[in-house]
Amino acid sequence: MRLGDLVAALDLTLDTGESVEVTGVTHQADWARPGDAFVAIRGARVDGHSFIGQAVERGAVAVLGEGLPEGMDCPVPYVVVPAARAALADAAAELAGHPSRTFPVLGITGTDGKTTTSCLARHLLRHAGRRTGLLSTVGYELPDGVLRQPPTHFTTPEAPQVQQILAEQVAAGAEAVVVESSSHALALDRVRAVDFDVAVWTNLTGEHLDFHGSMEGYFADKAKLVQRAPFAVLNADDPWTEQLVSMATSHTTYSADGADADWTASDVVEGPDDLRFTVDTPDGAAEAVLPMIGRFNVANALAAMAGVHALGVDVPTLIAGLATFAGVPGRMEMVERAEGEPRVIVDFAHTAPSLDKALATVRVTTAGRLWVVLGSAGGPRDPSKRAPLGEVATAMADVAVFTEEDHRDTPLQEILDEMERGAREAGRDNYVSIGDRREAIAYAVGGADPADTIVLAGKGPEETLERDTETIPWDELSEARRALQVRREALAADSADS
Ligand SMILES: CC(=O)N[C@H]1[C@@H](OP(=O)(O)OP(=O)(O)OC[C@H]2O[C@@H](n3ccc(=O)[nH]c3=O)[C@H](O)[C@@H]2O)O[C@H](CO)[C@@H](O)[C@@H]1O[C@H](C)C(=O)N[C@@H](C)C(=O)N[C@H](CCC(=O)O)C(=O)O
Ligand SMILES: Nc1ncnc2c1ncn2[C@@H]1O[C@H](COP(=O)(O)OP(=O)(O)OP(=O)(O)O)[C@@H](O)[C@H]1O
Repeated sequence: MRLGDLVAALDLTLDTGESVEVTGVTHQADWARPGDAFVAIRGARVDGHSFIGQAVERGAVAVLGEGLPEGMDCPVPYVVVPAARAALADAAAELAGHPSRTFPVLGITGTDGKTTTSCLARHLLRHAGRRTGLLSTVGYELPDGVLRQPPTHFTTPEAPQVQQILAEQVAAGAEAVVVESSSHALALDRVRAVDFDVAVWTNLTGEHLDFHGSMEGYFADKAKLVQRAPFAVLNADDPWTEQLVSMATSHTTYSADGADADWTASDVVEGPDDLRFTVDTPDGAAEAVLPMIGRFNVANALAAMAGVHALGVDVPTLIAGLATFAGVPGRMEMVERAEGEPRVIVDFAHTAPSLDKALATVRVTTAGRLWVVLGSAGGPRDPSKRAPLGEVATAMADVAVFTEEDHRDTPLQEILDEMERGAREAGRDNYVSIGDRREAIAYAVGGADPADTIVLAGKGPEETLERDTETIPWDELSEARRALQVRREALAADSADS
């Protein structure tokens, strides 16, 4: 596409370089390919303008930015844009041919439950016979169902990757795409040029406040999804929904907690390996079985059902689809165990509110003691989460084992101290800190009785553990299996001795 045409499509003007051919766009100089436009973003850490030389050396043919710094020359045409991230998103969509206009797009946001709800929605659409794609924390799937990993690990990558994945969905014949949209993505315009048809809201609790500044800022960023889509699915149990209702063009509501809503669940029975409930919908009532544990998954199921219903799938098909959902790796995932062994669950809860809900729901089907093994991330991650996690863990479990969880360059002891402080200040001492995560898991699994449940929280399906400056391979499920095996051997040795 000619630079002149690209600039005109973005409603901008150009001094020189009208006929330069642009074939792609990037914000990251060392990813630039010949023919790319480089968007120089003034970031929170560095100014992208300082990488113009590198981008041009790699073949960038134009630069878009909010203004060249004094005294800096640009060897290729420079286009002044009012907002660099918006320009990145708009240019990426233009160059990709606006793929999201080809199929309905279901966007999902919220603090907790985004990935589960996204995977559920993708499953329900496929069950209804729609060729469906997915972009989510777990990776992205074309309609063939094969999970692929984008080159960088994001819930929602930067706009050029989002648009490229959507273009791949078009090429693969997608008839619908589910896009999990993080608050960072909404704040940083990564999904600005995605044409959402339905926005699904799970909930909003305190997270990422270091980035968004305040709960109001966090809300405002997430609310963009609801403002952008013509139809919204809102959670009547979430206090922020009152404000969202006035921002939505049109909407439906759901409630798993007895609020007045269009989609509700009642008579919820939490079994050891499934959830059963009555769903009331605008099209009548039905009995649902969802092969997942975790009461909050009832809310996720309602959100997914209402979102997919808005795309034209009827209630009986939705109910039949729920019953065949295989779950989401690392989210309330049960580790296989032998008769007489404690139940071990791998879960991704890493905020105090989601941990609270995870432990409360597991407690319902635990006859013995409830254990939790958890840490809190360091590095650039929000430090204000740590004490509340310690408080919730000790309030909800019988024994809490504090350990490492991607502490990065933050001293691990600093994080453990904060978690312990949260517990102590709430008057509790039912915790122990064991820095090495493998040892912490072995301690809990080794100490548990057959009627006990151990929740391994926070790592879920992640494949690495970031320890100081090291990134080591990690697989929480294998660690759980290993700990069960060690327990088995220890018990066998004990009985041989006696
Ligand atoms: C907090 C956050 O999201 N930051 C994002 C933001 O970084 P920034 O503003 O600090 O950018 P910067 O490092 O100052 O760089 C400025 C510009 O120079 C460019 N640059 C920079 C260095 C270089 O060598 N070459 C170069 O071209 C950068 O691409 C950027 O365009 O813009 C960058 C690209 O423009 C993103 O890569 C970066 O994501 C960082 C790496 C990140 O870790 N983000 C996480 C927190 C995130 O987005 N997570 C959410 C999920 C959160 C959740 O729900 O758990 C997600 O969607 O994955
Ligand atoms: N609706 C919900 N409300 C509260 N907690 C939930 C809900 N759904 C899931 N959780 C908890 O949050 C954890 C993460 O779930 P999920 O991955 O679906 O959420 P997410 O919003 O995608 O999280 P993240 O953005 O951190 O990946 C689960 O393991 C579970 O413990």
